[in-house]
Amino acid sequence: MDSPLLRIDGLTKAYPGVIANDQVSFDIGRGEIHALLGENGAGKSTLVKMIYGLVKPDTGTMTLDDKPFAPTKPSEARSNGVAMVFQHFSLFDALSVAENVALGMETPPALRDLARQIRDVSEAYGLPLDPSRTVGTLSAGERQRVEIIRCLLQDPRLLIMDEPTSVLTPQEVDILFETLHKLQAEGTSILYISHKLEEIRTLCDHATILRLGKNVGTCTPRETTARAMAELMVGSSFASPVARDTEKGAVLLEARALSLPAPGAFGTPLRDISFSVQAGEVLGLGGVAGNGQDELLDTLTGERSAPKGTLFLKGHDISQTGPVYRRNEGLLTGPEERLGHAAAPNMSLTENAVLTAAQRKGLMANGFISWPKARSFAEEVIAQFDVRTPGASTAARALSGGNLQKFVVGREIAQAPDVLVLNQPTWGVDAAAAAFIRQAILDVAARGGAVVVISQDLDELMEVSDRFGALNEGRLSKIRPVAELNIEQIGLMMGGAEDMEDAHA
Ligand SMILES: Nc1ncnc2c1ncn2[C@@H]1O[C@H](COP(=O)(O)OP(=O)(O)OP(=O)(O)O)[C@@H](O)[C@H]1O
Repeated sequence: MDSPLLRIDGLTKAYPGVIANDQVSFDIGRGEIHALLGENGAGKSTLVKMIYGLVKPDTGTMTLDDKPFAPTKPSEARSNGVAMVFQHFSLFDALSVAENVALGMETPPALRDLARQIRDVSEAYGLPLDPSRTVGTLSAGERQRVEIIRCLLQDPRLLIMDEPTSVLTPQEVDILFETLHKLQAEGTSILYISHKLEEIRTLCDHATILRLGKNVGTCTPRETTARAMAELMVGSSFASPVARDTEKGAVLLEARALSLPAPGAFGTPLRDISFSVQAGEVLGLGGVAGNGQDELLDTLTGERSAPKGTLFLKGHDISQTGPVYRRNEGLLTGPEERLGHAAAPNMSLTENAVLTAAQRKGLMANGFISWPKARSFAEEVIAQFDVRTPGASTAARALSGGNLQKFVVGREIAQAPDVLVLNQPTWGVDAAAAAFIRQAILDVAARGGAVVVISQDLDELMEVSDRFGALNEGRLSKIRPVAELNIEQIGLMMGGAEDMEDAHA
């Protein structure tokens, strides 16, 4: 039998208070698509960072192509044929595709030659992309293609992908999987991190499961159910969210013909958006990223003000009020970007709790912060939402992505909002934690709150929403009860073509 492409042997990496990887060993075969699974904080990112030369293991070894492999920086990993597509893209909006690709290369060729190479790779692997386009005008899926093509130009033997489908439409996912199969057929190995277990079942040959930093088992995804994989990750079974049949009450949040110009050269204008959400109700807003979701959220939080008479909270015009006023009145929000927007990376969880909960939870007295109260509120969120961290004094940036997400969503829900607006509430969150967050959303509604969930995860929206609308180029489709919708209609609504469907009806 062929020796594996990469052998990982006893890798260990400890951070203060936590062993992120504990004696992890496994092999990645040649031409194999290998999934790396694990709940939030299990140690997946730490492991791939060691393979990519971003983090140095405390102990353990790696062998690539039968030779010792211990990269001390990413360029060393790249020159050995290891490439990585990160969850967050590092692209410059104002530059073209080709210019962005050139920036990531050690010795870039002339721009014209590079453009030709990009075209060739993009055709060969079925990833349509025009090298002269300005990156700021690209969709999230197209931006990801820039990153993938950047990797493919290096002719990688191992391609690492960290949650690549969270920004893609179902159609874009199909295109990506075709590309990955093509690479596999050419002998490239792929290490694939994802929380989307059904996708893993379609795509991956083998899976390694990490729990609390240890390799706790392997499985063949095609022969294992998604639920069984989730339970392997968690080490126990977990409950699926259940909606209560909630009595609907007064309209708590309403948008009336809300229009706003795009906030910058690459933003999306909001065009004539109207919706209302009642007490006890969850409104789901779907759509491909970049169709006005962030702009709508910023307008609802009060970070941008809206024209008079377009936004109402419990019947009062809040169009021109700021974030603090809205929070005090019971409208709480959770933006998509957890580091930087929802949480300050270098501040502790206690300090981050104060950022949005100071007034509502009475954490201030006479203009001073009460630190004991702030700490106990942060600890309450940590306990209630099972945030895995050594404690409330840990800096936000030291948490794994999913655990920080649980903290920022939990921080808002624990303040008992009257109206809760969340953008991508379970982004990067493992199956068990996602079920927990969705249940918490349903509980807010059951308590008489009104909830708006903006998400690209259609399954999520179908699970939690009473009614559904889709954003397309800053326009909101007609809003419909979820119980009446099928996936085809949702696709049409997301594409902005629902009228066509009406015409056929
Ligand atoms: N720079 C760091 N400093 C301190 N602790 C860290 C650091 N990076 C990671 N950790 C800790 O190591 C553990 C493993 O984190 P890691 O990011 O590898 O998990 P993950 O499986 O990728 O999680 P997720 O699915 O949430 O992204 C976590 O407990 C995390 O808090």
